[in-house]
Amino acid sequence: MDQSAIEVRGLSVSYGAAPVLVDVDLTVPTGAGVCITGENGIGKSTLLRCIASLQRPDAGEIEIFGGPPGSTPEFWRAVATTVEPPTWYPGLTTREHAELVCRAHGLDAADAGIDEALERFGIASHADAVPPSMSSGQKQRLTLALALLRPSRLMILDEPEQRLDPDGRAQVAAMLAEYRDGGGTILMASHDDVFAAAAGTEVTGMAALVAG
Ligand SMILES: Nc1ncnc2c1ncn2[C@@H]1O[C@H](COP(=O)(O)OP(=O)(O)OP(=O)(O)O)[C@@H](O)[C@H]1O
Repeated sequence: MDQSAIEVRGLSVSYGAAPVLVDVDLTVPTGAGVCITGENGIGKSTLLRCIASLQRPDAGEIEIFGGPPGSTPEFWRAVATTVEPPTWYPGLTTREHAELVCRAHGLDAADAGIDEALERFGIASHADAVPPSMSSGQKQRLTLALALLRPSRLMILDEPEQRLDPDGRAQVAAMLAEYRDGGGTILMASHDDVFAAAAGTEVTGMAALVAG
């Protein structure tokens, strides 16, 4: 049997006295796509941050491809995430950010398809601009382009459709569906069921994750 990409058991998180996640279970098989939905403040981002190792839970266990999240370079080679907003390097252009990401992941920047990726994400005309000069939707497109350019086995995305116009949503959803067709696993949170379906992910309400 294939190892799960994500196994979460009995996860609990409180902020002060306020419990946000209580005994949450989640399994995402390798190659699957799961989209978590639920009202504002129900704890989707908190769950994704814990799974991406960006937040320590109060209780519970998390395994990513059979190992603890965040503890090894292998984890970060396998996992691409946009759960935390990116930091832009001062003075580097959009294309230079893409080249940096490719080189950091052992890709030859000349062969990695950077121009095609910027074209597909509709930001080719901003290739020589610095990201802070771009609109919030253009920056979101760049963030997702960088996540998809680098090799990964698992993507963890928090509301990737945010700030995208309808064409952008459709393009990003199609690229996420392609990522899955290529064997990638996706865990995301979204408020857009149409986007989630177009990305080839199965929608699961947060409430269904509480161990019963
Ligand atoms: N750092 C924090 N300190 C205190 N409370 C927090 C913190 N982060 C989140 N919360 C609270 O935890 C709850 C869950 O927040 P979270 O961001 O995980 O929800 P969400 O489901 O992702 O919401 P949204 O749909 O609005 O993005 C909210 O009530 C929020 O106010």
